[in-house]
Amino acid sequence: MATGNINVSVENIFPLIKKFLYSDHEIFLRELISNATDATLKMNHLVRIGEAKIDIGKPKIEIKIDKDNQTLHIVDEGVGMTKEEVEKYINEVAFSGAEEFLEKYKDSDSKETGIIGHFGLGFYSAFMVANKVEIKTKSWKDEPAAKWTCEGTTQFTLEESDKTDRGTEIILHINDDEKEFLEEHRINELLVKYNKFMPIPIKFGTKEKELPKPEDAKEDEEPKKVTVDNIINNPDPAWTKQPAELEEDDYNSFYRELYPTQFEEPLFHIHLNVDYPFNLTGILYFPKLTNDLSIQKDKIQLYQNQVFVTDNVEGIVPEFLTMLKGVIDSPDIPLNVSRSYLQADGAVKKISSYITRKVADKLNSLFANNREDFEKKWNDIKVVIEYGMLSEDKFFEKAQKFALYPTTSDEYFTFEELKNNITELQTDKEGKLIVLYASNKDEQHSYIKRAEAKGYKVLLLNSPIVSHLIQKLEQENEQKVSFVRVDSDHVDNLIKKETEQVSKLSDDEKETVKTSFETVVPKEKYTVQLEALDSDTAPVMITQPEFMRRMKEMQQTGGGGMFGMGNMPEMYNLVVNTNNPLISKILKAKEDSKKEGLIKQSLDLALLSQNLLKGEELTNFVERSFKMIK
Ligand SMILES: Nc1ncnc2c1ncn2[C@@H]1O[C@H](COP(=O)(O)OP(=O)(O)OP(=O)(O)O)[C@@H](O)[C@H]1O
Repeated sequence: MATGNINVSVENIFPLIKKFLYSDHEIFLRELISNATDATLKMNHLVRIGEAKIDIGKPKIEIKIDKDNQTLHIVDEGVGMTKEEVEKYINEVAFSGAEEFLEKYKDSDSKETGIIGHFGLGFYSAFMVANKVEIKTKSWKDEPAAKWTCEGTTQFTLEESDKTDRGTEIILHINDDEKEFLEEHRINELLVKYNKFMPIPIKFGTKEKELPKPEDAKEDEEPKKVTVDNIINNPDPAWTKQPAELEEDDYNSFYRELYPTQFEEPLFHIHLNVDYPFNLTGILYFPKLTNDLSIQKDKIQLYQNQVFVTDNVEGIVPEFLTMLKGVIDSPDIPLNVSRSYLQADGAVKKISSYITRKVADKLNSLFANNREDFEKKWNDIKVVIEYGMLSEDKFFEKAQKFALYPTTSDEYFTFEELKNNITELQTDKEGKLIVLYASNKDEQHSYIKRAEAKGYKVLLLNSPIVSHLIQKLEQENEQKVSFVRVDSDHVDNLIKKETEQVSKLSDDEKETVKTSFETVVPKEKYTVQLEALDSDTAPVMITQPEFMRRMKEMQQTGGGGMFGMGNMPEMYNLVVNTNNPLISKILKAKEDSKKEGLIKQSLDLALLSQNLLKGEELTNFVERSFKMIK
């Protein structure tokens, strides 16, 4: 048996890099521009610390397409490389010059340089789109320029070059089947996607710029035009600045820069800025949200040192905040790992809880500083907050201070305020606090009115996840609080008090009424329930028990509830008020047909008051009613 070391050499991994390093071929440009940026930042750094005593001016990076020669050029004015450096940094794949640079200058603030490369493989992504790559490079040091050429094999040539100006030019001879990368619009699209906020100006062609008209210019005089560099990026995006340097307007215009097709202003922003124990900057915006949660996700852009990485921040930003917009920039997020690993990563966990905390703090200060304004915005932001309260316990705790519970008459309470306000009237005989709520002001109108007439407060809770939130609030309050929807029972039964109304009907009579109703109304849909209510209260009402309805809703919005509930048929209670004179009339009606007519009519009226009478039943009701008044 033979043993030995498997030799992972350039030869073995080169074809792999070419094929599989990045599934997305387009990222080659991002990688090469990142290298050019690093080289320029290194140059700036060497000048800043006095190691290079040269005038570098304002270095930029240029991208050029040469259609005739089928080449794409990436030109920088960075540190460049000597022949030895090309040998070392380019030929030794997976040896990262960036890493070495950071190591060498670690005592001189090199973290501040914002260098991007880590893995020493980025350059080779060029071979995903090019069959031949040339590097022409001249180091800032006084040494001859070098030219490296490679045709995608392990063979390369390295010679002296006639390049005279400092920096590096990468020339890609684009493959026949990657010709799209010779199209101006395609390159422009990539530059906007990945490089829009990179720290060194990137030139892509030129553009015409109108000069301001001179004071004495005639009305119809055409403004003079000059040709200027077309710089595709904003090297100083708002998130790289200190909050103190920025006005509200700056945040709003940066929002428009991020989402040029979005016309609505954001509601407010949160500036993230932390450098210990991890590095993270960014600006998050609360957009106006609608109830359709799915379409609003994935709007946060993730950057690393101003290079766009992805707009899928799953695992990095807590789920409930993926509905926000904005940018996050952190060099500390390991992106070369799977998403599930990412979620288990310590640094990422810290980042995620930092973001949660910052969002909670901001909401709290908005609430504390201008409650009126916060109340106005509540409808637009509640989904995020309620979703956060459900999914993150820490956020739930913090949200106690600013989560609002609006009533149907537009009062806004915190939960604590609500409890204090309703304790007196809405405590039931068992000492439980009953919080009444409605989900739709129009559909539940009559129930809301009846509850309000008793002095009860009715909350208006209409976000899609409200049934889950209610469940959570009940749990957190150790079942001393119960949420009951106004239409889940007759108003006298919503909050059960000691006093019970006496029924005008005897037990036998009640039994007769019950049987009469049960023979007329479909059993599978209604449970007949006799109640002794006020005589001027409606004779017949339709209610849907809180428990059944909530379980069904929870099932529909995912999670919670009992298995299968969502598919159960609708079940209602048919509350018959034995004290209403109409019920006595039904009881005393001699003919069965008359009895049946009265029962049907009152059932339909009850259904109608809740907008539940539809189709054939509605047609029959209208016909029957016309007959009655003929
Ligand atoms: N435009 C350039 N100017 C100067 N040096 C460069 C340039 N491009 C590449 N290099 C050198 O080659 C090295 C290897 O580049 P490569 O892109 O493969 O890796 P990296 O940038 O270190 O890491 P990453 O894989 O994360 O991009 C760089 O670290 C740098 O030293």
